[in-house]
Amino acid sequence: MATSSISRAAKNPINFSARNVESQKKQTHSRYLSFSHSTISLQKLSLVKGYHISRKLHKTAVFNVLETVESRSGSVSRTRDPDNVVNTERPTILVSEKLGEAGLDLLRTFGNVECSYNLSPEELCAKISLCDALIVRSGTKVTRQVFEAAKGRLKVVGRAGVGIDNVDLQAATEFGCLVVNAPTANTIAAAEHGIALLASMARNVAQADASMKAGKWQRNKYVGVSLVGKTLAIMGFGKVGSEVARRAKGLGMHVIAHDPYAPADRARAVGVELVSFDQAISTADFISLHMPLTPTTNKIFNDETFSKMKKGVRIVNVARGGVIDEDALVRALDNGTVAQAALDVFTKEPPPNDSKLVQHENVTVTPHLGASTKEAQEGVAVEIAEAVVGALKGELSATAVNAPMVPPEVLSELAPYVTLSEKLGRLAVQLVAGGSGIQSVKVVYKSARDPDNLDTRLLRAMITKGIIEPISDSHINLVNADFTAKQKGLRISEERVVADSSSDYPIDSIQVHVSNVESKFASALTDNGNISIEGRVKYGIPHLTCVGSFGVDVSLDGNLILCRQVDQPGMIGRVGNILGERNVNVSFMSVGRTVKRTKAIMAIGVDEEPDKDTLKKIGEVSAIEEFVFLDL
Ligand SMILES: NC(=O)c1ccc[n+]([C@@H]2O[C@H](COP(=O)([O-])OP(=O)(O)OC[C@H]3O[C@@H](n4cnc5c(N)ncnc54)[C@H](O)[C@@H]3O)[C@@H](O)[C@H]2O)c1
Ligand SMILES: O=C(O)[C@H](O)COP(=O)(O)O
Repeated sequence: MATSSISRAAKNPINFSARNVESQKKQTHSRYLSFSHSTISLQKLSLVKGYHISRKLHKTAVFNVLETVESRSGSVSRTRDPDNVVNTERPTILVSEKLGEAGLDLLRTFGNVECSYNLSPEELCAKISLCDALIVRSGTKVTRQVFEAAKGRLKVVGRAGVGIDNVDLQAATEFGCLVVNAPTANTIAAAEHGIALLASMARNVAQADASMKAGKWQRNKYVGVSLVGKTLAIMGFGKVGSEVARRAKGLGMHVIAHDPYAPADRARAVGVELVSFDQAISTADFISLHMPLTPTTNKIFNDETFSKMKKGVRIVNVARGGVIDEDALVRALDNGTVAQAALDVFTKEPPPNDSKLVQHENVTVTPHLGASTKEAQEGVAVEIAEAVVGALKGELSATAVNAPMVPPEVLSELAPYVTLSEKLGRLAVQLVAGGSGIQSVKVVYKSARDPDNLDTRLLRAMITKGIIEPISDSHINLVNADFTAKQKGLRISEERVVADSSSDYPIDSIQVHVSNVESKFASALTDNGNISIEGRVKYGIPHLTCVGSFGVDVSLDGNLILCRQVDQPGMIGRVGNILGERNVNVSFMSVGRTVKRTKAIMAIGVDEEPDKDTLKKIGEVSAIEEFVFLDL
């Protein structure tokens, strides 16, 4: 009665055996993947512009967030010819804007670095399919077209700076491309530039300088205003905003701030009062902008908000041009609502030559120089180079913009559960008849931890990966897991169950329940009709501990045969003999049963994949009622 499992296994649309052979034939370790610690299970060959590119999915202890790309050829070539960027084992990193030498040096130790500045959008799209990483500043627009043109090869976009409004994050996420930035190294430079603009605006430094160079001596015309005792409103009390606040207090200013997300204690520590938007703009003598450009902040300073400001207010913007409606600012300058503005950033950069704003005599301008100090540029270059190299190695980035940031200590603690999660996902999908049609999956984490201290996003992503990858050509990583699941109509819900134990381990067990599907191994179904499996980490190794209602205990490694049989003596020997006669090495066996001498489940780990004939022989053992072969 066990034949159905064999025929189902043979009909299984997931060709595991072919994949394994491929994997064994081509197994090589990438030179730049220092975190790989287990073997590669999936490889694909694709032809990119005449080069065969072997793409490997690495199972890393940490996280296989990125696919790596390696060419068949071992030769390393470095060239500036756009059509000949890649034929090398090392990743190719395209740097499209000027980056500090220290960062470039770091990148060069790891990959082939192509510096091509001032690329047109078309030139960027033409190059990008040959690149594994792209590093930009604010001048390169990384649009959806760029991700499309990358044809899946681009793994990471590094923004050498803070603002990521020039990168289409939604498109990056959809294409599974990680975006990282360098959020800290230019903070002080931007804050200093803000203070420089504030002071030079108040004392007409730029205008007076231009006037003198034009041969004039206009002491009366350029009488300024003092800063001391004036109220400065910081709009956006983040890294730059708080540094500007500190410095402005040093100049004797009264500093208030508006930031809907800033913690009050941070403001208190700097001696700054957090106030509402309206209160900030209506009471300030000076307003300094430090918020990001988002759909919410786009043109947040407009005719209406200017009209609420104190007459004669002075505005500094070193954040993003787009937060100001520039036409409205010209009107406010013309009617005296705004006495002066000092701007480092513009809606369109560079702004048109005839820009009324730039030409306005009460406006001081600089060409987006906030981050442009030698120190900041070297710092940013190193910060972004480290982030990009880390991402290409498969490490999770601390500065990921479109993926959850998982602190290293959490990551190392969760590493075995990451592997367990992927294996449970792979197992669950193989237990489904036909291997597809899964719509609803519930994951239950049993843990003694306070739910707030258990970040399961990584685990959910890996379960998603385990479920989706065997049945599609999607490559899942932490960036695109949720998006891809949604796109495929797969709903993954999570539940936390409190474990009684006060174990040191973060998680006691992980259960995966797949509802509303048929199983090719009926014993995997529980009474409520769900396919249910459970796994645990034991001594750092992932184990399968439950299938349906049957308890088992097998390490999740290699291949697995699950048999349901009448519980009687000699079964292990009989199946073991069949496998032994055909030179299939058994790595472990475990029997689980619900009631003595009725039904039992036998889980057999095998190093090699048994051929069809061997599986048929197992099916012919009279006491075996059903069985299934699973590739872990
Ligand atoms: N001119 C330059 O060269 C230069 C250099 C560095 C940073 N910047 C820009 O400065 C801005 C701030 O950079 P950062 O490093 O301080 O970033 P940050 O993320 O540390 O700070 C931004 C702050 O803005 C707040 N914010 C978000 N929405 C807001 C809103 N609607 N109203 C008020 N506050 C809001 C956030 O809560 C956050 O605290 C960014 O736009 C960045 O791109 C420009
Ligand atoms: O957001 C930033 O980091 C600054 O605007 C700096 O941009 P830049 O790298 O183009 O100078």
